[in-house]
Amino acid sequence: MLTTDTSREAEADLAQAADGPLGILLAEPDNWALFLDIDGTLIDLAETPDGVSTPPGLVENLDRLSQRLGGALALVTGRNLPFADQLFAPLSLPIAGLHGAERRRTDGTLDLVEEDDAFQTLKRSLTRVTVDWEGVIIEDKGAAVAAHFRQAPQWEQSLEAVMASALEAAGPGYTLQRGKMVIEIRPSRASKGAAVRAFLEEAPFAGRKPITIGDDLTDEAMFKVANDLGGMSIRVGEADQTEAQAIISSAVHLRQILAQLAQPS
Ligand SMILES: O=P(O)(O)OC[C@H]1O[C@H](O[C@H]2O[C@H](CO)[C@@H](O)[C@H](O)[C@H]2O)[C@H](O)[C@@H](O)[C@@H]1O
Repeated sequence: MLTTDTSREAEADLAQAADGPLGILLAEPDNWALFLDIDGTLIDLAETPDGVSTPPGLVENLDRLSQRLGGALALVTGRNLPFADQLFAPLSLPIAGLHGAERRRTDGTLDLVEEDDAFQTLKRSLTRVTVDWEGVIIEDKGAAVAAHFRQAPQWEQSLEAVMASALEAAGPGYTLQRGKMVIEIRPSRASKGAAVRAFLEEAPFAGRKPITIGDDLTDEAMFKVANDLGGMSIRVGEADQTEAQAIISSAVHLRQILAQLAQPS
């Protein structure tokens, strides 16, 4: 029995989802493809990049939902592929990592980005410069790097300056990506929107309309693609500005909706 305020919000979300955005997944499972962000969308945010965990039941529900959609469910994340994979093991879904720069297709083939020596040097130098900035975390993601200040907001401006000059050193193959309490340098060759478009050219995604769900700035690129292609875009949590057509109030509510959608019919 749901009795708390939070639970009432969840009930409202569930009713809305069944009637609207996500209810159509059940009604027309062959017509839709689902693209899901990870941090802040499928899993709750944590104080540190490594401090996240996968809530009980999520992996099983994603597996069931993927089967229901004929495999047309992909993760689209800023994480690198190995980190994302260990979060959802033993499930191995089609996935785009590093904000769209890397991809594993449904057939298992990989499209990865090689990091060069200069980028490795740049990451080492970022770590060295910030070593005494208490609370700042430099997350090495291979061909991308994130500077986190969730535990040290006083360092935000200094990090902006350091990341801006690191970006200049990295060269035109890289771009700056802002996110929740984080500044990243990522390969510029693809965005999450481009990754969604690439999946939609391949089986089993081809011929379906995209539903994209995310919570952060990087997800706006896939919202735009979904809108342009006659699909649906859903933002988790409120935002001052978003291209998303609908809002789901939190990751916990989204998980409840996904659990409902994954129920055997
Ligand atoms: O595209 P996503 O799957 O949402 O990944 C975006 C970034 O998520 C992670 O950072 C965010 O989550 C951390 C853990 O909850 C949190 O501490 C941090 O403040 C958030 O920005 C991840 O560490 C990044 O690499 C991802 O790009």
